[in-house]
Parts: sequence; C-alpha cells; structure tokens
Amino acid sequence: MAANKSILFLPGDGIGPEAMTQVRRVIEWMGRERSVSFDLDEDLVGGAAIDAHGVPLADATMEKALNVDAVLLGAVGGPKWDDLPFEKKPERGLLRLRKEMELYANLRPALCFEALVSASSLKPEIVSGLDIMIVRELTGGVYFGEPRGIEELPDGQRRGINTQVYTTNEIRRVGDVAFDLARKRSGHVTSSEKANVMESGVLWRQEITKLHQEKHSDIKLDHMYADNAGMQLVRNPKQFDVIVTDNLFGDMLSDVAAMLTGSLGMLPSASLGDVDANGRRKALYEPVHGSAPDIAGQDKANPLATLLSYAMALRYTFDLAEEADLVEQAVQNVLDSGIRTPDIMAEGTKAVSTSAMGDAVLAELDRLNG
Ligand SMILES: NC(=O)c1ccc[n+]([C@@H]2O[C@H](COP(=O)([O-])OP(=O)(O)OC[C@H]3O[C@@H](n4cnc5c(N)ncnc54)[C@H](O)[C@@H]3O)[C@@H](O)[C@H]2O)c1
Ligand SMILES: CC(C)[C@H](C(=O)O)[C@@H](O)C(=O)O
Ligand SMILES: [Mg+2]
Repeated sequence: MAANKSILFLPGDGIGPEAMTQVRRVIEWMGRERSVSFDLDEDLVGGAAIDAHGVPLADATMEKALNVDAVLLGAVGGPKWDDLPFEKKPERGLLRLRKEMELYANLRPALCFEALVSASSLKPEIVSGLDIMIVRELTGGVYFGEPRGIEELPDGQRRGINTQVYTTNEIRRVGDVAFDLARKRSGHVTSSEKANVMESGVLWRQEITKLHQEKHSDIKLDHMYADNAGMQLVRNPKQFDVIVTDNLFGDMLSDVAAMLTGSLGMLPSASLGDVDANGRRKALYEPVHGSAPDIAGQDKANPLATLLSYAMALRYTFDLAEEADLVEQAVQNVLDSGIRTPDIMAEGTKAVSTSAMGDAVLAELDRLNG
C-alpha cells in the first residue's frame, strides 16, 4: 500500500479527459495553497486503453487500482468502439474495476443548487431545496448474473439472455450502507424493486425489511416499486431522502434524478467497498454521466460532476471534510455568480467553456481561501 495519499487518475474517453484536466488543476491548487498533496498516477481505461493495449483495462492498471486509496475516473465509451465484441467494449473496463474492487455501494447524490433551480426541466417549486441520495447496488444483479449471452436457436432465431441474481448478503450489505447514510441525513429510506413481478425483488424486499427490524428500526423505511419510483421522482422528488435499489434500477433512477438537478453534468458519484483490516475502504469516484460523444472535443462539457466527485473523494476516502466543503462552496458560488456551461445555461446567462468553468472555480477557491 502506498504511504502517501494516493489517487489513480483514469480520464478515459470523450469528455472524460476534458473534465479531468480541470480536476487536476484543483488538485494542484490544493497542494499549493492548502498543503494537501497526493501521489497522482494516471493510466488508461475504456476506448483509450483499447487503442493502446487492445483491452478496455490492462491487468497492470487493474493492479494499480487495487493498491491506491482512491480511483478517479472520467468516462468511457464512444461510437468508435461501439461495434467491438461485447467483452472488448470500453464499458467492460469500468465494470471490471467495479467488480474486482468489490465496489458494491454506489452513492449518487442528487442535489439541486439554488442557482440552477431554473435549469431543471421541472417547475422550480418541485426541485428547489432538493437533496436526495440514491444508493445503487453496483456489483450484482442483471449486470453480472449468469447465464448471459446471445445464442442461436434451432429454428434460426437468436436469443439474448441476461439473468437478475441477488443473494441475501449482497442485499444486506448495500442496505446497511443506505440505513447508515439515512441516519446522518433525514432518517428515511425508500427501498425500490419490482417485488410484484420478480423473485429477486421479493427477496430484496424481505431482506431489507429483516435488516431494518434487526439493526435499523430507528430509520423510517418504506418500499416502492421501481416504475412508481421513477414517476414519483418526477412528480414529487422531495418526498425522498435515501433511495436504495439494485444495479439496473439504480442506473436508470439516477439519470432521472440528474435532470432534477438541471443537468447530467452536475451529478457526482462514489463507489465504495467494505472497510478492510487496515481500516481502508476501496473507492472509485466518477461522474454519473458518460463520455458525451456529441460534445466531446469542443471544450463545452460541464466539468462540475467530475469535480464534485473529487470532493466526494476528499470527504469519504481522505477524511478532508474542510477541503471538500471548500470545493463544494466554490462550485456553489460560481453558479450563484451566473457562470454556466451550455448544459445549465438559463435565459440571461452566458455560456462559458469547460476550461473557463475551471478558471472560475480556481478563482473562487483563491477568494474563499483568503
Ligand atoms: N460512467 C461512464 O463512463 C458512462 C456513463 C454513462 C454512459 N457511458 C458511455 O458514454 C457513451 C455515451 O452515452 P450516452 O450518450 O448515452 O450518455 P452521456 O451521459 O454520455 O450523454 C447523454 C447526454 O448528456 C449530455 N452530457 C453528459 N455529460 C455532460 C456534461 N458533463 N456536460 C454537458 N453535457 C453532458 C451529453 O452531451 C448527451 O447529450 C456510451 O458509450 C455509454 O456507454 C459511460
Ligand atoms: C457505462 C455503463 C457501464 C454505466 C452503467 O450502466 O453502470 C453507466 O451508465 C453509469 O451510470 O455508470
Ligand atoms: Mg448510467
């Protein structure tokens, strides 16, 4: 294990490297102005790794990821690699990281900054003050269940197969994370599945209920079918505090939640594993959005989701709450001052580039730091 605080940078594809460049500037600022420094290493993932090594994640990169305190990832994927065989696609690199690091709890906070209330597609009163946390199970379910594949049938048709599988322990450990988070927030967990049509959903509901009775009865728990949860997120999102759900429903519900905050370009995430014998918890931080091929290379991407993911790393891995607060405050002040990338632009505001957004955050950090 590295002696210093170590971070592995995996910028990836499309807008990933553009956003990560701005994060690197903030990390350098932290070293200079706050004496918070990291051992930074950088490597390839996704399409960039395929181009260099023929695989979406080299074994040596996987090894590095397993040995640092935190991985910070940009985004993977893009049309250039869409026709590759399934196991070689850029996305498999990210899935391998999640699985082999055993990052079973994916925290996706959806927080609506007051300045962005009008950037949401919903009415201001629906999203103003919104602060919810989606806890997505990340290493199980239909993403990894066996059997899977595409097979030929005797009559010449083909059949695509994926399997939704969950075990008691997989459900309980992510449930524990959700209840513990709720205890520090508003004390309310909504567990979401489709127990009305799926056995894995029935088990999910039974295990979360049991876990609640055994260890977390101080928290308010309710259950909601995932299709209804999607509707309720759009109808009245402030009824939620923590939502705990499976891998696939969590993927979808967090993209829905993104639009409540104004843009997918605003949503950070933390993917966490168990605490090991040394008190260390494997962790990967990444924005919820993807590589955005439609705007890649144009200096238009919103870097704030990636920057806020770094703030989550400061908070959850490095126990640097003051520095995390500083970054989040700088982001809030920059938004309050009307500076916007195109995705969150409102009437009367002028869009700035990715790098100009980085400049603005750095200037605000300087000002806040005195
Ligand atoms: N974690 C990841 O690396 C991740 C997540 C989602 C999708 N992907 C991959 O990314 C590729 C593109 O997928 P997609 O288009 O469905 O999703 P996407 O998230 O890349 O983009 C969806 C839409 O949101 C916009 N957008 C996303 N992030 C933005 C930002 N930071 N600033 C401004 N606008 C932003 C894009 O321009 C696009 O219009 C695919 O290959 C997909 O598999 C990767
Ligand atoms: C790129 C893809 C594998 C990924 C997922 O489906 O988990 C993405 O959509 C996400 O939300 O992180
Ligand atoms: Mg997604």
